[in-house]
Amino acid sequence: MVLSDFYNVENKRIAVLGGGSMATALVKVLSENNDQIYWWMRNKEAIEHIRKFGHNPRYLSNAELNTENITLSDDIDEICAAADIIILVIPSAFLRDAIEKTTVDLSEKIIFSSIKGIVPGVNMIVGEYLNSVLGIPLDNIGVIAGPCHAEEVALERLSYLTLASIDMEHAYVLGAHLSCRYMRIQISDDIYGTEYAAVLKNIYAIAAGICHGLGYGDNFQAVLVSNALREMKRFIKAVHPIKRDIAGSAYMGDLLVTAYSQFSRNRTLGTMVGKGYSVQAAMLEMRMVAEGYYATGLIRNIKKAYDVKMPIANAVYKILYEGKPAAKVIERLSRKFS
Ligand SMILES: NC(=O)c1ccc[n+]([C@@H]2O[C@H](COP(=O)([O-])OP(=O)(O)OC[C@H]3O[C@@H](n4cnc5c(N)ncnc54)[C@H](O)[C@@H]3O)[C@@H](O)[C@H]2O)c1
Ligand SMILES: O=P(O)(O)OC[C@H](O)CO
Repeated sequence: MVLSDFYNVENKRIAVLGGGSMATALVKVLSENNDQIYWWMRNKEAIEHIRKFGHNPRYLSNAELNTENITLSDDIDEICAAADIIILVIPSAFLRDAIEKTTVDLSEKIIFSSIKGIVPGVNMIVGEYLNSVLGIPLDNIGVIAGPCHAEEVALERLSYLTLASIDMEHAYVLGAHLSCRYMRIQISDDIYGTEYAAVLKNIYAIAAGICHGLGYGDNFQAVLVSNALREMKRFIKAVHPIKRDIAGSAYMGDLLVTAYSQFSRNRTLGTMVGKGYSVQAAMLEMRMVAEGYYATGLIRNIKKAYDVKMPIANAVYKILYEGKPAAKVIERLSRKFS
């Protein structure tokens, strides 16, 4: 179901936590649609710059922000306290450091995560971490899934977000605040499947980049991506077996955008590794965070509990974490494809 118009939805106070590209993109949409948006980021200079010039100097700097409607602060308590709905857009590696500092009681808030990664230390997707570590009721947790590159939101190119929550009322309410001329909203109740799909597609985008960097062509990429989709389906079915259409845009759509887009951080990381950069050099050169690198290391811990074959994720692990030669690993992987 696509929702392009919402009526009679109660105004909620919305906060965005994070200062990177996707946080900036969401704030752009929200501040165009709503009178007051609350935005937390760590960087004081960036805050000053945004207040003065209406642009984030470090990420998505071409996006114009309606500062009249934005309350910015580097005080996470101030921003969380002000909000009914909190959107998390902090890379998973840094989430705990930020959110565990807040003294605000989060259990009454509605929390949506746009993070596509696994929380280190606890080896959980964000929804599970919010529920079992921070004690947020499952009904108050939601997922913002793609396919949606922040860069295209900044360019106001028509994009779709899938909002997933068990209490679907929350997804409808946030959808009302996010829906606009260039942003359409789809609603789902699959909070586990959409989140795991978002984590896995990053690993497969790294694989696509590695193959591209090694010189494999479109024919091979198509086979890689279709095998990746089957691997994703197997894994999600094992972890949370409900009826879902894996060809939906939050699953296959997000895999396609990240595996093929020029904007993809994860594909870019893979391409550099395929071309011969060390992982460390590639990560240093990219100013952005490729979540798939961390997920490749952490998904193995989650996978142990399930009997699922994941040859592509294993191959990426061998290349990124064991330093195995990419050309050899991919050649072996290619023999497993059908
Ligand atoms: N970029 C997109 O198009 C997009 C789309 C959907 C979801 N996401 C998700 O949003 C989350 C944020 O990604 P992004 O692409 O907006 O980030 P980004 O790569 O644009 O920016 C990196 C962010 O990480 C922060 N950061 C870097 N080092 C840090 C540290 N040591 N401690 C705390 N914070 C640090 C930076 O301040 C910045 O906010 C990720 O989970 C990503 O998967 C991104
Ligand atoms: O394509 P990436 O690797 O930049 O990831 C960004 C988003 O997850 C796309 O939906």
